[in-house]
Amino acid sequence: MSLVLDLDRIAHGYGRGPARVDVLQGVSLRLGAGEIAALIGQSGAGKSTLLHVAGLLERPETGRVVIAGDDAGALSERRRADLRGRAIGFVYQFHHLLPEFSALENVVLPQRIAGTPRHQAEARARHLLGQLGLDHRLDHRPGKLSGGEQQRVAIARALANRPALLLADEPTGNLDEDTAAVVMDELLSLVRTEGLAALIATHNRGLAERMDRTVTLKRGRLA
Ligand SMILES: Nc1ncnc2c1ncn2[C@@H]1O[C@H](COP(=O)(O)OP(=O)(O)OP(=O)(O)O)[C@@H](O)[C@H]1O
Repeated sequence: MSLVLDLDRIAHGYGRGPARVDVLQGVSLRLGAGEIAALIGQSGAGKSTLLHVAGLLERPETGRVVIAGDDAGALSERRRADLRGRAIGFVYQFHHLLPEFSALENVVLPQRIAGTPRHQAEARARHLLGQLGLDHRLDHRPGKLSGGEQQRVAIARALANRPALLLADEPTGNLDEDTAAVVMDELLSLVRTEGLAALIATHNRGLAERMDRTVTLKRGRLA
């Protein structure tokens, strides 16, 4: 199994002096291709911080982040951004889709930016949106889609450039319980067929149980 995410003794916090908050205090985590882990922990435990560090959005104060064999600590900001764009897909609690573009275009665009020819990008977008049951919504703008449909488009967009790693922060946190379960199952099934590694933060233990493993952040460490 090839290692996609390798976090080694990550420590990270915010502020200085009396305002100092130590959030991550020696977090190590390895995820291989095809492996899906649920990230749980109380509010404020540091789940988003860990996802930001793993997603190369934030440099940890200490520790090593290796993504698909690339040691991110050794890279310039520009190369980190390249690696992030190439290897990592993100899904957030709110979709952050471009309101002026159709569902299809929202999934085509990141591929065009990465240099994929239009016909290829469109075929990939149609395939992903089709897998998520959105064949009949390709031309709709996000504002004309339901919350569940918007999140499905956000999922397709995150996977569009075939990342090795998917990071998701409460990807169904904004949906009602039934829709959340359906969308999460679709997300997991796509992640499995595409063979990615995924780290998915959720407050919902029922959803966490659908994944291969659960890692819990507690007092700055993973249990
Ligand atoms: N930019 C920042 N500056 C200062 N403190 C921060 C910053 N970002 C996060 N924190 C603090 O770090 C701690 C962890 O926050 P984080 O958002 O990672 O937790 P979380 O587990 O994702 O919480 P939630 O489940 O509520 O989203 C919190 O105490 C928070 O207040």
